[in-house]
Amino acid sequence: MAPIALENEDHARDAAFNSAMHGKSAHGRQGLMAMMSKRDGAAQKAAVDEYFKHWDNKAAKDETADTREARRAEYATLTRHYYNLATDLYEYGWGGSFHFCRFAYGEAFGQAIARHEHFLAHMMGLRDDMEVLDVGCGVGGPAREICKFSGARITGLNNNDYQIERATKYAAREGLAHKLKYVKGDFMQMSFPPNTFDAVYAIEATVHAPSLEGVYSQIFRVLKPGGVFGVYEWLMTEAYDNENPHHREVRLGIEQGDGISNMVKIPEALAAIKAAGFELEYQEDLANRADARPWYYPLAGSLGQVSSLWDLFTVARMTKVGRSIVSSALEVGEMVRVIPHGTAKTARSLELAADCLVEGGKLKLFTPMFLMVARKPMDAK
Ligand SMILES: CC(C)=CCC[C@@H](C)[C@H]1CC[C@H]2C3=C(CC[C@]12C)[C@@]1(C)CC[C@H](O)C[C@@H]1CC3
Repeated sequence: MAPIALENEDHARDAAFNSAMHGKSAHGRQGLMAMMSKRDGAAQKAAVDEYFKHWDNKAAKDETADTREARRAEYATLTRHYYNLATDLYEYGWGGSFHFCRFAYGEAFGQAIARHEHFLAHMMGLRDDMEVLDVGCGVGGPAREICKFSGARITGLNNNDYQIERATKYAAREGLAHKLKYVKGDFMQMSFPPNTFDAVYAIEATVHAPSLEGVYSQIFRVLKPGGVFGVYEWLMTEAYDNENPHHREVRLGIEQGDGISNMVKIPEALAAIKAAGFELEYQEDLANRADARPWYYPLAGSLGQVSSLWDLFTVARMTKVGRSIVSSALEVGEMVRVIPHGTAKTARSLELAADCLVEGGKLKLFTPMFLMVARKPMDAK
């Protein structure tokens, strides 16, 4: 794969855009209520145009190396605008932890999400005397949970101002502001000095990087010698065949609907972590465990598999019918001008993502939970 030029960071520009697009909505209600409180149609349109220019009229069958390179070249802008558009929908439909998880028999949705976070902390051996970095922290659900579980102090790194504002608000609300802080930045060019953290984790976030070796190398640099890195990576499996048109549609649908410039296969991630200098201590595709319910069951519309009445309401939003109702309601909202133009297009794109994620999961072409635990050698600089 061609080496990638990093995008120029401009935090002042991003802050101004954030304030135009989101106003003060980060400090108010979340989800659909937050969407309705946004009024700057021009900023919303700019985000929609910037994001969808990479995907509109670019079918999987016509994909070329150049279209993928164009997305990689603008990885930071693409990801930032994806989350400018999708964060409210995520919070409405999924909650505050933007990742998948395994589901044990009878386990509630929220409990399963938290267990997935605890499992990573456990596999990494996180403790309360550790300084930890969360790469691509979203609105901070995992950082809050891992902080409560392990006692560690956590810094969340994120290139989206809106998510940072929300994460900061939630940390304060839960009395965790002294343990959690959030820093704006591109994970391909981190501003932290070398050897800063005892541990680094990334939960379904580094897939947004244009190069896994690039982001893993940054993580290696900011880890102290002997420090541990744990990651749940989104990857295509070895069963994925790029020459198979259906496989390609599934991969492209996941990339488009999830803000990903270039998703790679498992062997590439393993090679990247080693090339970055890490000693790989553990690797497992957790999607291959024999679970009572698969990781994609909420998106597959399997309401018969929910474990409580409460989860019935939670999971109903994620099903095909629930998703379509929301997209249609947003279309009406746009027509009567209570919601900024382009919101429904984002929701439809998320519907595509959901369908492709389920198909990728069923065919075992894709995993959102390839676990790697790796260490920076003691003698590394
Ligand atoms: C993008 C990455 C790397 C991780 C995010 C994983 C998941 C949290 C999201 C992937 C697809 C998303 C969808 C929704 C919520 C968040 C995801 C599951 C919705 C259920 C949100 C509400 C919409 O109406 C439908 C969405 C479908 C996809």
